[in-house]
Amino acid sequence: MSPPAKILVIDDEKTFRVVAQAALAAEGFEARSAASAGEGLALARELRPEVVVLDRNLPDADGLAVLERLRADGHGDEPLVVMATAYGEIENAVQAVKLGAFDYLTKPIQLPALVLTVKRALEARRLRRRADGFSGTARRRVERGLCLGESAAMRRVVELAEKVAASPDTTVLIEGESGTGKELVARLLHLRTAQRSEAPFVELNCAAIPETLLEAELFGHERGAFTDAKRAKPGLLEQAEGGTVFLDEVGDMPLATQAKLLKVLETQVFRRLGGTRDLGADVRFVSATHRDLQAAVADGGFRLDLFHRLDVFHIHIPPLRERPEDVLPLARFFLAELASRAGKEIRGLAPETERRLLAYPFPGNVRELRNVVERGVILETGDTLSPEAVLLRDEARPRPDAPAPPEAGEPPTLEEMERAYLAGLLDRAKGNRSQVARWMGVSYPTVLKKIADYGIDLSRWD
Ligand SMILES: Nc1ncnc2c1ncn2[C@@H]1O[C@H](COP(=O)(O)OP(=O)(O)OP(=O)(O)O)[C@@H](O)[C@H]1O
Repeated sequence: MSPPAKILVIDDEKTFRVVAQAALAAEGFEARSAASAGEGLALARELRPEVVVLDRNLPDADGLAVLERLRADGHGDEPLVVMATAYGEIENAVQAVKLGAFDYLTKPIQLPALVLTVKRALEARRLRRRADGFSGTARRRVERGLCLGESAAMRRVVELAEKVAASPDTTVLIEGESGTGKELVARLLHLRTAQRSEAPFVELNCAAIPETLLEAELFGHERGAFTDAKRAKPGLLEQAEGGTVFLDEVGDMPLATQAKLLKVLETQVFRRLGGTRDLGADVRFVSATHRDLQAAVADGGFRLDLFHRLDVFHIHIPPLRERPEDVLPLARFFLAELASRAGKEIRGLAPETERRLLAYPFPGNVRELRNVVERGVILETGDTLSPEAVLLRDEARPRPDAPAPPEAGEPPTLEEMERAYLAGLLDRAKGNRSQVARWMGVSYPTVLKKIADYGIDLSRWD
């Protein structure tokens, strides 16, 4: 028989420690406890527990800092952390899960819920380890991560990608709004291109880096090419040899770099910065843009000749709101993936959840849908994804326990006025809570507490 699983409870409340330890021991676990962050971290190092139940508010540290420490100390074998948060601190709980906590429980904690969550964490840990054992190939990973949707529009996208896969030198331009899956389609195209799929797929985001760095990344540089170039470095074109170079946000590429890239496309050779040797570029270029490149050409921000070179084969990915048939299949796909990763059994979408997802326009496209489902999986405690767990931007979001809206003609209550005042200030400060605290003349923690109490959603200022 394997030794009992080790569970560590870190909480400054003595009664809770004693009761929790007893309940966990009754389940056959080796349960230990600590009253502070310092004591807890020391014990975790010695004990190497599988699961830690961690209080968010400890006398000597913030639970989130302890969470990070536990993960950093784990060296790949870190415990799963169940965060205990105060009632009304849902935002904190969600933040904890985003920082890597396995799940959270709201205080006062019911012992059956504690035991159940600890068991789920142990099961998830076991499954994760098994999954780590068979590290799949890149192909399997991408294809498992894909659910291209059932709409005619997405079937057409796949068809086009498969067609162009047969021509390994043809440049491809993928155009679509942010979050529609352009990178995913580029990866799929790479994997389906028999002559290139064994070679690397390298990505360069042209929007994220300044011009000189962009060129150094793409072409590489010789030693001494510029002040910081202490040694020679091959660029992405060399690293991708034989494979695919994915130029994301190509519409943001500076004009000078555009001229150099055009030359590579025309001659299939290039030089490192500061280099004198011609190097061959045997790669397929796939570019992506969320901007209208033709309009950029008309404005003089993008070269027409380069546009023609990049846009030999064009794939347009429509926004999610134009292919509503894809919303539910994608939502179910993400739910299955994310719930199993969280070790939760959430079998499907509640009918009201489906209705709300279908009514929402998803300005952030598939990425936003995935985030909505991810957050829902974190919040859901039942076996279907309920509408309460699914928060959509800019929807009116009364909290379940919030007072009913006043009858027409009735003056607003003081609470309602304060909520509206706080929301207005947050809007003005673009979500900056310390600014709001200064304006209101209260402390920062007070603002946080009020935001949680009133259930104000901060994501619109992200
Ligand atoms: N059809 C799909 N199936 C599964 N996941 C998808 C699909 N489309 C998009 N996604 C997911 O949505 C997110 C955004 O996709 P991706 O990064 O490919 O979009 P993008 O169009 O390149 O975005 P951006 O323009 O912002 O770079 C990723 O997490 C991706 O895995």
